[in-house]
Amino acid sequence: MEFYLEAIANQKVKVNILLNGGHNYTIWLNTNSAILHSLLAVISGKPQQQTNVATQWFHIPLENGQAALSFPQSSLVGVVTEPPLLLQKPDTEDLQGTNILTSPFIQIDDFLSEAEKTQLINYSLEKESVFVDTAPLTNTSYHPDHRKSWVLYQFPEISEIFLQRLRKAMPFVMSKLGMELFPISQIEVQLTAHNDNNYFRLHNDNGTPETATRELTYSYYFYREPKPFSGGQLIIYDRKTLNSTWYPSESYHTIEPRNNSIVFFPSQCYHEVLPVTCVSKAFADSRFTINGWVRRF
Ligand SMILES: O=C(O)CCC(=O)C(=O)O
Ligand SMILES: [Fe+2]
Repeated sequence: MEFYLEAIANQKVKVNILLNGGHNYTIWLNTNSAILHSLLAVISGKPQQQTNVATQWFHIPLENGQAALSFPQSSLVGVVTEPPLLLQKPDTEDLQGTNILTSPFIQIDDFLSEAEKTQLINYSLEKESVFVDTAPLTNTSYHPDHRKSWVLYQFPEISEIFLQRLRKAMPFVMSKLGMELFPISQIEVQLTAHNDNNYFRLHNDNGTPETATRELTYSYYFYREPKPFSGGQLIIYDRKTLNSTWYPSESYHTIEPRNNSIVFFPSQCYHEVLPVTCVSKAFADSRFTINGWVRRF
């Protein structure tokens, strides 16, 4: 049977290598990395070289080749990957649609008035010095480049009015998304800025115990005209299930961050923000959002 790795093309994957004796090591590998394929091949019982497995060794370069993790194939007990990867090609039946779920989303144009949008831009520019780097929250030493952007968590002058608008839109949005209305415990809100070469790699918004009650993600886009940046599209991947677990599918939807528009989608859907190109590099020319999550009880 042919070995098959199901994943988003050329995506970085967090790989926890479990070895005999309870040892484990976490490394980051690309989905197209030969080492990742060999690890998974060994785990799935299909070593790529048909030689004596016990005498084969892994030598995995670490820290740009300054160090290496070496162990015999025979001591490899398991591999935990994030996002999940499928080891074997599902049955053809599985691929033929029944378990692929199109991710619903809705983008509403002209969400605020022109005057309100301008007020938001002016407000964001005044607050430039209190925006903080998102990296310490989301990036780890193993994955230093998961996210690059700037965020403001407190902006009470704006957020209350914005949340009122959001609550008003909820019944319409939920029905368009085909989601059941649910009792709302909290709506999180933040103001972000993506400048030159800023991005947010593949993730979903409710995959940890702290975020598990997030049901709905929203992102409102605003910026100066003429549009001072390119890129920064939001990519929402369709979903598929295998053994009751959600995986990102290969198919996806591209959302242009249109000025004064807002997008909503279920928080469990995998998504990413493509890199922004902002030639001036001026904060004022950023791709701004008010975005956040609606939580159930
Ligand atoms: O900026 C966007 O379009 C989406 C941001 C996002 O995915 C997040 O903050 O979790
Ligand atoms: Fe997100």
